[in-house]
Parts: sequence; structure tokens; C-alpha cells
Amino acid sequence: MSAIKNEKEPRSAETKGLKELFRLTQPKKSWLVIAFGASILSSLAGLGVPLFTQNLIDRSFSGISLGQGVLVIGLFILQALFSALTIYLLSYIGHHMVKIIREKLTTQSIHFPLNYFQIERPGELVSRTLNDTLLVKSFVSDSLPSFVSGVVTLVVAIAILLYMDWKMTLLIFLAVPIGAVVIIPVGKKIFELSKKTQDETADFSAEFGQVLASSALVKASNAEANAVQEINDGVNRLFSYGKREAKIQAVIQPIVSLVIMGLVMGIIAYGGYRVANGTLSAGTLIAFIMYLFQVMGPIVSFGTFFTDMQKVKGATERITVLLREPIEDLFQGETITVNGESLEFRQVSFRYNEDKVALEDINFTAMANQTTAFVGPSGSGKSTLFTLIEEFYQPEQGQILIGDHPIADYSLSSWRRQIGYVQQESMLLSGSIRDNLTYGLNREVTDGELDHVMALACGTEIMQKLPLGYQSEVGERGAMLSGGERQRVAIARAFLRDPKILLLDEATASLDSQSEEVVQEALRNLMEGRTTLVIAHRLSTVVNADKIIFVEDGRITGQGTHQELLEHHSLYRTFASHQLTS
Ligand SMILES: Nc1ncnc2c1ncn2[C@@H]1O[C@H](COP(=O)(O)OP(=O)(O)OP(=O)(O)O)[C@@H](O)[C@H]1O
Repeated sequence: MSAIKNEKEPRSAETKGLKELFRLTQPKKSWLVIAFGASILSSLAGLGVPLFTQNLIDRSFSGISLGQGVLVIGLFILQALFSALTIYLLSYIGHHMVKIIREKLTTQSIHFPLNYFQIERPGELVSRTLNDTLLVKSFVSDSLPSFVSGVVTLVVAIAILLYMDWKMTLLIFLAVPIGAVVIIPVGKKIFELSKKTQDETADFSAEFGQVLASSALVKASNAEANAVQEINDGVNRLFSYGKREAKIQAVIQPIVSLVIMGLVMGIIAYGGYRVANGTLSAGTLIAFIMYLFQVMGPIVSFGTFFTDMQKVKGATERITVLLREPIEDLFQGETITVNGESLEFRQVSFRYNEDKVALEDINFTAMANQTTAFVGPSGSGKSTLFTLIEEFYQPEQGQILIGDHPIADYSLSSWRRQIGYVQQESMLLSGSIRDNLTYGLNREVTDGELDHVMALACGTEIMQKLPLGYQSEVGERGAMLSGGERQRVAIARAFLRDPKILLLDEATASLDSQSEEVVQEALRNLMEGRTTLVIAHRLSTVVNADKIIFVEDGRITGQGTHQELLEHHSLYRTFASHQLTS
């Protein structure tokens, strides 16, 4: 599932990229027409000025009539007004297109299935969302309008020039092939470099984000120097692309200036000669030079326009590939409210990837309102069972049923609402305690309700220590709370959701014995009247479970009560003798 595609495509696909961009963002056509219309009018107003100058010089500055004065000032004002209107409208349209694409990308990203992030790094997605869309913005707001107004300026100016003096105009055309010979290959180089820079930037933000997110691991492993080195390698790679771009610019800009200067000199020399022998007026020569400067800008910008178009095509391609990735449809299927049905795995097999089977032929029933515990060696597949119940992944074979119905028939949204998942290291988000407790709930929750669930989760004393109460911030991923406190907030959150099915993944494994006792009590409260599935390494917490299922290497090798397994399952007996006697 490679989301980023970098292959070259034929040039004919360029306009396809643009079409796709406009199809995606649907900018207001009327605004585009007004903006481009204003841009054309601004160019035309600018083109009137040299004509006026010519007139003025040829009359040997013998006075400007009031009408002419008003006309020239009017031309300047019109040019400025139309130009302001163009800049505002196109910037607005560019930003609006970026907003639409970013909204689509962020919505898409949130709905990606979990396995997407096993292949693509989140940081890369963030960079694509920010940087690739900025390319689109600068193309729509800068490159596209200068191209359109450039075409207008060029066509009209050349028509005027041909009308004024066709021989001198042909001289100007000499510059076009010279410019093209330089600009086209250099433009290609710039395009390749920009693509590499975009990819490297995405890579860099993914790596940097990852290192920052694992700050504690970096510090505990004394790996600061390695981390700095790794990140700075990325910075240096970006720098080396910057240097190459600087070299290209250093070559292209003087060449462009040389061509322009050469052309101006040529025009002045040839024009001067013509003025001297009386075949050209001085005013026409000045007007010519002014037009020359006016058309040079567009000619130079055409080169960059085509490279910009390539860049935006690359960005649009990457964006459309991302938008075509399959996402979870949360609302497809029937709605379910679990009411006393048991949960059954029927011949379920699953693998994360081709190489290795994670679960094979899993059969068990978790009876309603009872506790079913999963025990087994590390890596045997216990947590994987939970990810299938949550439908983070789909089984390769077999079915998971609630009552008589496959859970796949129900909408993800309504099914997941039936489940409370308390993980080993409970995830909190930065924000307040209230934000964390009510996360994902679409209803008003009173402080009284929060007091109630915190009390059930044995968390009243946590709240007494916090001066700001439910408004207290918990820090990045809940870092300002202890492990046991985080667990209790997570348990209170589960209470508030009031799920019918509870998944507890070694919820007390990482706690000291005192915290564990409190959290166990909170969990006992939570488990009451719910169908509970619990993963435990410590048998002591599950000996009283209604059913214990022993998982080994992706298979179930025994199920029954603690007593039954002690009698019939040798590995369970070994587990019990290690854990319950120590
Ligand atoms: N996201 C994943 N992608 C690929 N393989 C995975 C993924 N998650 C788990 N696995 C593999 O699947 C197998 C089962 O893992 P699982 O986490 O379900 O085991 P577990 O019994 O819960 O282990 P533990 O008790 O250590 O938490 C392991 O071999 C693991 O390496």
C-alpha cells in the first residue's frame, strides 16, 4: 500500500493533474473568471503606458493635455486596482483550495484503517498535508495568474510591436529560443530537485516526530547523541538539496540577465541606428524598450510556470493517491444495541501479513455478563483477539458473532459503542480530565455525573488533589498523572460510556501492588453486569473468572475454569505453579 508515487509520467498528463486539482477543490468558477479577467485588464492597462510615452517623446515633450494626463493617471490607477483585485481573489482561492484539500486529507487520515499506519508513518502524512498543499497554493495564487497575465501581455505587446515596427520585433524573437535552450533543461533539474526536497521534508518530519515522541526512551538509552546525529543527517540532506538549488539559481539568473541585457543593447544599437537615419522615431524606440521589459518577465516566468506545474502535478498525484486509499465506513450496516447476547469466535483465523499466522482456528464463546480470561505466553495472540473484536482488522477466515449475528453486519460506529477497551497503558490525550473523560461522547455531561463515575473508578481522591478539578490539564498523553491515576481515569471513561462488553488488556500489569489493588477494585465495579474479556499475565487476577482460555502460538490449547485447567493443561499448571506460589 504505497501511498507516495513518484514515477515520471508523460507530459500529456500535466493538464490531467490540474484538472484533478480543480475537480477535487471545486473553486468558485465566477471568482476565477473575475480574477483572471481583472488580471488581463491590469495587463492591458499596463500596456497602454508605453504608447503614451512614445506619443509624449515624439512630440518633444511639447505639453501634455489635461485629457492625456487624466488618461495616464487613470491607466495607473486601473492597473493598480485590477492588480489588487487579482492578487486578493487568487490568494483567497488558493488558500480556500488548500483548506478543502487539507480537510479532505485530515478526514481521510482519521478514517484510515489501523493497518495503514503500519506501512505509512504518521509524520509523513502530516508533512504531505502541510507541504504538498502549500505547493498547490503557491501555484494557484502566484504561478497560474502570472502565466495568464503573461500570455495576455505577450500576445498584445507583440501585436503592438509588430504594428509599430516588425523588423525590431523579430529581433526580440531571437531571445525566445536562447531563453528556451537555457530555461527548459534547468527547469527540469529544478523540478527533480523540488520533488526530492518534498520527499526528504516528509521523511524528515516523520523521523523527527518519532524521535520526539520517544523522548523518554532516547534519554533512558543515553541515545541523545545518536538522535541528534540522525536528525541532523536529515537537516544536512535538506541543506545539500538547498545548495544544489543555489548553484542552479546562480547559473540561471546571470544567464537570464545576460540575455536581457544583450537584447536591450541590440535593440538600442539597431534602434539608435534607425533613429539616426530617420526610419524610426525616438519615441517608438523608447516604447519598444519599455515593451521589451514588459514581455521579458512573462517569457522568463513561462519556464518556471512549467516546472511549477510539474511540481503541483506531483503534489496532486500524491494527494489523490492518499484520497483513494480505502477508509473505514463507520455507518455502513445495521445498528446494534447488545442486550444479553454472548460473544462467539467461530473458526477465526487471522494474519497481520503474509509471513505469519497470528491466530488460527479460534473457537470460544464469552457468555453474557460473565468474565472470560485469556492467558498464555507473550506474543501468543491475546491482544490480537481484542483488535479483531474491535474490528480494527477483519478475520481472514471464520466469523465473530454476537448472539447469532456476525458483528461484520453491524455498523462499526454502533458496534464500537458497545465496547469499553481499557488498555495496559491507558492512552490519555493532552487536555483536561473532563476532555479525557468525555472523549468521543456527543452529549452534555454534568460534573455530578463525572463525580459519580470517578467514584466508581476509585478516583475521588485523585480529584481532591487537583485544584482545578475536572479542568486540570493532564499533560501530553497524560504525563502529569501517575500510571495508576491514568488507569482510573480510563476506567471512569469506560463507566461513562457504559459499554455492554468490556475488554481489559492487562490493565493492572504495569502498576505497583498498592495501585493495583485500587485499580482492581475499580475494575470489579466496572465489570459488574457486563460481558468482560480480560487478558492477564498474573493468574491471581483471573483465577475466579468464569472461563479461562489458554492461548499458545495463535491457537487455543485449553479452556475451562481455573480448576479444570489445573487438572488438564500442563503449561497452565506450570504457569500457575510459577505465579500463584511466589
Ligand atoms: N500490528 C502488528 N503487525 C504485525 N504483527 C503483529 C502486530 N501486532 C502483533 N503482531 C504479532 O502477532 C503476534 C501476536 O501478538 P499479540 O500482541 O496479540 O500477542 P500477546 O499474546 O497479546 O502478547 P503480550 O502478552 O506480550 O502482549 C506476535 O507474534 C506479534 O509479533
